[in-house]
Amino acid sequence: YTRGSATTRLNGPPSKSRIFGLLRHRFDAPDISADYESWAALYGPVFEIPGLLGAKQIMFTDPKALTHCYNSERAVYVKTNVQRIFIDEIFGRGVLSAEGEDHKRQRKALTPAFSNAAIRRLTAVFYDSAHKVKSIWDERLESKADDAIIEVQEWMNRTALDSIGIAGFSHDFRYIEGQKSAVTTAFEAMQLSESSILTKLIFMLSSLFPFLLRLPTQRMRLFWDLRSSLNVIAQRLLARMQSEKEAGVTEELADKSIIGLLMKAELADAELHMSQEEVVAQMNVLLLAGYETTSVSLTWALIELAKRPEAQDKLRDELARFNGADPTWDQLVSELPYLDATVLEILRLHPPVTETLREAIQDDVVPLSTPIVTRSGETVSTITVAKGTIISEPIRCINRSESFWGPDAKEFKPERWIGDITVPAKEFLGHRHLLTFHDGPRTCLGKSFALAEFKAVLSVLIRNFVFEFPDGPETKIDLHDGIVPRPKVAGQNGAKVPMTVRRVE
Ligand code: HEM
Repeated sequence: YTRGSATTRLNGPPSKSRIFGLLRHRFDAPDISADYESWAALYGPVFEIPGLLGAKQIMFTDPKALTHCYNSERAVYVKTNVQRIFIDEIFGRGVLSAEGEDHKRQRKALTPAFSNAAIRRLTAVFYDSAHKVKSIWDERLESKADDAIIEVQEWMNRTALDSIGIAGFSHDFRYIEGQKSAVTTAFEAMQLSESSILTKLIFMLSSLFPFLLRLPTQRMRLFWDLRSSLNVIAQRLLARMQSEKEAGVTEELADKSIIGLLMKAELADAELHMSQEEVVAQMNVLLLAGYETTSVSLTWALIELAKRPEAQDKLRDELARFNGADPTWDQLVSELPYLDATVLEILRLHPPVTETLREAIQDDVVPLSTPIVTRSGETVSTITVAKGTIISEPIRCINRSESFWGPDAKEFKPERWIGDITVPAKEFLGHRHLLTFHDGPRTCLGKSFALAEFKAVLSVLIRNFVFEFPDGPETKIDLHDGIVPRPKVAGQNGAKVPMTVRRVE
């Protein structure tokens, strides 16, 4: 935070504390995105929020302003110091925290490994994971009468971890089969522990005192454990690739995983060279960015579908066209409109990354779609953002905002995706007008990977099983703090979502 003397002073909610501003409220509110939405309605689509020690943060819900900010992420709006330290601490220095030329080079090296051709090949990995889960559930259902209570979030975790392990770096965690490892232990512990008051306080104060982020809190220790066990896997893979390279087995390097392709590209283009530390960091980034986001999205999909048997049936009818076969990647992409709509609707309502913060590294002028009235009463169509100002891109707020998506914005309605989007949200440029995958030069690299996995796994599960809540469709869902927020059935200890699962007759 800075005092932002040259930043245009905007209207916004009043401070609640001289020290924390509204920070505590932002941490403690049950759904801060809903507060952002009402503040935008009250103060205008661009407003200021009081932060630590009187500093102001600018909140953008204006389409033109957001497009401008996303597109200037390399030149002006970079991750904050706190974010960079935190990411480096848990992931290592990979593409997620690199900036400027470093980011450009790492991104260039990684991009071909996420091409359509690469994802088309990896789709088999996603189906494999889903079918393994199906067989295990089939067995469980056989030994029961005709249904069983299954905690689905755990299974989505297993599916997502095994998928990213194999597709990302040729490592089979065998989590679906129940194998434990240091990685799964660390992830599981994170799911049980709520973040403590201390953790929250550290986060709130960390913009002033970044060293706090290195304090050995319980949660930080979990992250470190995770990272050190990932390092072991990464080093093993690198050693294997190195020896294959020396033995001249280039075919092995060419196939399979994202990191495999990355290594191959590296061999062919010296300019893209990455240090071993960077390659290990990329693996950590893939695992953490690719695991939680997809497992949480899949869990939300099962939750929304368990609440709406008619949507579940519709999806099942659409999949029936394939006569029990798994749709190909091309079919997943373009021949299953209701599956596509369901996935988009989940990503709209439940974006795993709810908000991104950036810091301006130079003064900037931001254009607005809608003129706003400043604190001094002037009507303006651009605002000045001074160097050092923190801005927010509030993804969840915008995705659920009634002014952009209409009065039914908070409802799960896949139908809104059939045909063209005509609501004001069409002004946003991200993937299908959603900011869920970010936008601009730092847009999610794993988007096609995530969409293919999401659709492949969901199609196998819905084709074969019926999902219901034991206590009916009105079952209350709460949020649990993970690396990203996770759903849990109210009253459960930890991020658990037990469902009644039956085989499709
Ligand atoms: C539903 C699933 C996913 C969602 C919603 C999602 C969302 C995002 C978002 C919002 C960012 C920007 C974060 C920021 O800059 O602050 C991001 C970045 C990134 N994501 Fe994803 N992600 C998903 C899945 C994946 C998967 C499966 C992978 C890899 C296999 C992946 C790899 C990455 C990488 C490498 C970046 C960093 C890009 C950069 O900084 O240049 N993501 N993702």
